[in-house]
Amino acid sequence: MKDKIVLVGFMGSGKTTVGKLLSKVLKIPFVDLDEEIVKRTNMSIPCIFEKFGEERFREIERKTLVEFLLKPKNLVISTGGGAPTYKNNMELINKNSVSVYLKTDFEKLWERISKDSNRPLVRLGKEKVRDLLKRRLSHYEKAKIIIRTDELTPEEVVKKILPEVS
Ligand SMILES: Nc1ncnc2c1ncn2[C@@H]1O[C@H](COP(=O)(O)OP(=O)(O)O)[C@@H](O)[C@H]1O
Ligand SMILES: O=C(O)C1=C[C@@H](OP(=O)(O)O)[C@@H](O)[C@H](O)C1
Ligand SMILES: [Mg+2]
Repeated sequence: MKDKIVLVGFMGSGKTTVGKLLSKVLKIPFVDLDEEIVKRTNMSIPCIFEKFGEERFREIERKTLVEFLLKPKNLVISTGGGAPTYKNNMELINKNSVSVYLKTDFEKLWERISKDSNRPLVRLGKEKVRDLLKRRLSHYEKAKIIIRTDELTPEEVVKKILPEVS
């Protein structure tokens, strides 16, 4: 396994959950960009959005993403759902890793995220979040590997990814 693996996809698609499992199976370190940002700022994601706004969050997210993409070591990186859509982040991801898009049906995503207060964008409401996904699809679909995750457990998603990255 020569490259970093970067998981992309909408909120609730399983990037954090699957990323952790995948890193364990591959025995390489795991980085969750959101968790990294919370650690560095000592603030929750909703708090960053509230205090500094989404643009500032995207800049912090981009800086953290680039730092880990350029590290000279194998990593599994789980991005936040908006990372691939900001500036040329998706191009950088594809240049420096094997990108994997966890593609999931919106209704299933909404079921998973709608009650989770840790995602500020959920407050936009179901129809606006559905539109957000539609607007982002073209970015996610630039990933080198696309895995349909509907009806799969996180473990089954990992099993689908492994042959594609080995
Ligand atoms: N394949 C899956 N099947 C069922 N539930 C899942 C699956 N992947 C993730 N989940 C659940 O969905 C929620 C969001 O998962 P998470 O890994 O945080 O997604 P993301 O990081 O893409 O936002 C969590 O409660 C997680 O347990
Ligand atoms: O889709 C987005 O813009 C976001 C997704 C979140 O990460 P997850 O995709 O892990 O929920 C987090 O980065 C923030 O709430 C913004
Ligand atoms: Mg996540």
